[in-house]
Amino acid sequence: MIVSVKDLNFSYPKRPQLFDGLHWYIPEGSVVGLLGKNGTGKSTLLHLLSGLLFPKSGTITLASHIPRERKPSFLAEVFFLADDIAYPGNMSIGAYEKIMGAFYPEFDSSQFDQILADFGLEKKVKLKELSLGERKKVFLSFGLSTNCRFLLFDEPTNGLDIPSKSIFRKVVAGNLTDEQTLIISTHLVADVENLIDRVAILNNGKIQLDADVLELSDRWVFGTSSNLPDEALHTEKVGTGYQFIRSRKHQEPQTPVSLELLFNAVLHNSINENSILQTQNSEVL
Ligand SMILES: Nc1ncnc2c1ncn2[C@@H]1O[C@H](COP(=O)(O)OP(=O)(O)OP(=O)(O)O)[C@@H](O)[C@H]1O
Repeated sequence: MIVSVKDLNFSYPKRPQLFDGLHWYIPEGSVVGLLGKNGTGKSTLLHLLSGLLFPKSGTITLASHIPRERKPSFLAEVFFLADDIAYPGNMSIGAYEKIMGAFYPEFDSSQFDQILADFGLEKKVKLKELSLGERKKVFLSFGLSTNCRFLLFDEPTNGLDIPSKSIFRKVVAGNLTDEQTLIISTHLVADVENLIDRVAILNNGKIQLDADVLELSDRWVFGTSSNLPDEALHTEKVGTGYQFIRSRKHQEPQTPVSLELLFNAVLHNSINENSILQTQNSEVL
């Protein structure tokens, strides 16, 4: 696994335990959605992965790197898009690129131009003259253009309007290679639908569900029904009917994974890692 988090414990000084024996493993080339409610620690976990915070105990490795060591070889391979980036306001986008791009050996200036153009931005504008959402687009474009092996995006769609969110999905999908691993933390689950290939749900100090999205749609049906469905793992009343998750029968058509329904199911404990194992076992029997 390219990212490995073993038995991670962490708390802020004088605060209750935030992570309590957290395990998380990510295969190379994944685009992972890290989902969790406000305050569950998504942002903290990304800070730990990038070495900006240190575990109380446990180990974190990204390839052969130990983030807390912050070695230059690691810093050249990781880009962390924080939720609140400090930026030199008087600098133009172009000047920012010249200075910051030098830290990333694989930075591609023409790729940066292209992504900025996709977002409708021009390089000559000063960072302080941009709106919050526009600045977010600049740093997103910059992050993708670093071509770092590890990209950690904390709430990247915060501040983006609806059209920009679909451009975001398009530029992310179009600017990644199989060697790159992207982790996107968000509480806005719909924003990463059709973009991620793995989903990790953080709750109560642990990764409560970690799964491949294709595997989920292979095992479960995410549907709606006017009646309360039999044998559902999870149901939610919506309008005059129900949304549900249930096991997929042999040769039944696959349905797209509803991240929102999955997220609620995990939070309500209707679904957990064991549910996946049970579905797997019942197929074997
Ligand atoms: N510097 C800090 N000192 C003390 N406590 C902190 C600090 N930063 C975050 N916390 C606390 O740690 C918990 C997790 O915060 P974190 O920002 O990681 O959550 P999050 O899942 O990213 O939330 P959100 O979705 O609102 O961004 C919260 O209870 C928060 O109050």
